[in-house]
Amino acid sequence: MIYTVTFNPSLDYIVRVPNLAEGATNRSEGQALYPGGKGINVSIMLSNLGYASKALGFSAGFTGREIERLLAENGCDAEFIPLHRGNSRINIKIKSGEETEINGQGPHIPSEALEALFQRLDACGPEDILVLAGSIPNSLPTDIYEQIMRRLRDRKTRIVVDATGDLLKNALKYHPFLVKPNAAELEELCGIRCDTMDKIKQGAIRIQQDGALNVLVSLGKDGALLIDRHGQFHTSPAPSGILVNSVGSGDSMVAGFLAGYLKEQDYAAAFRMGIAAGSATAFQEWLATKDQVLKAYQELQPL
Ligand SMILES: Nc1ncnc2c1ncn2[C@@H]1O[C@H](COP(=O)(O)OP(=O)(O)O)[C@@H](O)[C@H]1O
Ligand SMILES: O=P(O)(O)OC[C@H]1O[C@](O)(COP(=O)(O)O)[C@@H](O)[C@@H]1O
Repeated sequence: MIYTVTFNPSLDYIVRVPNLAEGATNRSEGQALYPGGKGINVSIMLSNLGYASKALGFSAGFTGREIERLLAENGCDAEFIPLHRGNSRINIKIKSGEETEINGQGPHIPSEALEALFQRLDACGPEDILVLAGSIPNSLPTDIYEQIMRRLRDRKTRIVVDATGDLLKNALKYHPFLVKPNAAELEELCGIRCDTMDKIKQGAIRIQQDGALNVLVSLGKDGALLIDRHGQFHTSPAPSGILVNSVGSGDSMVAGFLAGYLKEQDYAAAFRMGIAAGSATAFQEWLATKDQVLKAYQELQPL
């Protein structure tokens, strides 16, 4: 089974404002509300690609109930631990020429709820994949992913970590199967200015030396780079298309990589499926369908 964990689920409120003016009353041209949060998006995308997963996480208040309702509506199997205070966050994504995001802080997770998650994860075994993705409420310590990995270290579960800063850095020594920083996150992680392909390669090598098995660096419209666990580099530009909404592209890439890997047991195939899924989502209002991903896959340059 693939499990995803989202400590900080969200309702993503996408609002289109043609000419955003700071300090003025702006009127939107259109808006939409989607369930969000990195693990949740990975689960929905996996389901779109035909792979079952269980989305684990925490849910609070009316926003939490709406996230769960939207997940059920999208055929996503979710098992959230209820929090009895506060509300799951609403993340605001303003589309106005550029994309501007305001991601909220999540509600406090008390120790009993955390323990309930830990016990749920104790079921993980060697056949399972666990995706730990996204930010955490600021009341939790930044070694929380590390704590989970330490607890599961003898179980041979393949663990994917998609996070930023210390949350990711602390997890590397437990040898995550996959990490997926974007260029800015890679810079923060390895302290190298990643403004050329050579420097991005150097940065990825450093993250691998720190413990990650596969390092997939997403580069937005410029595609991606992977150094796989055998030390082989893979690079590809993104397929061309019109950017509609890039929210969820990184998460789609993680889901695509896993789907490609599970299908072919091959990192080149996983990489290509990752890029196709990421870009297909960037070209849609929301997460791409399987047909849209396969179309993007066919448009990738031949190996
Ligand atoms: N404007 C774009 N055009 C084409 N593909 C894109 C675009 N933005 C994102 N993607 C695709 O989605 C992947 C992940 O996007 P990226 O923005 O790098 O991730 P994140 O959202 O995690 O920062 C990219 O590697 C690329 O394949
Ligand atoms: O947990 P974080 O880091 O605040 O990120 C949460 C946000 O990222 C997303 O998961 C999208 O992430 P990507 O664009 O990287 O795929 C949104 O759905 C959500 O609002």
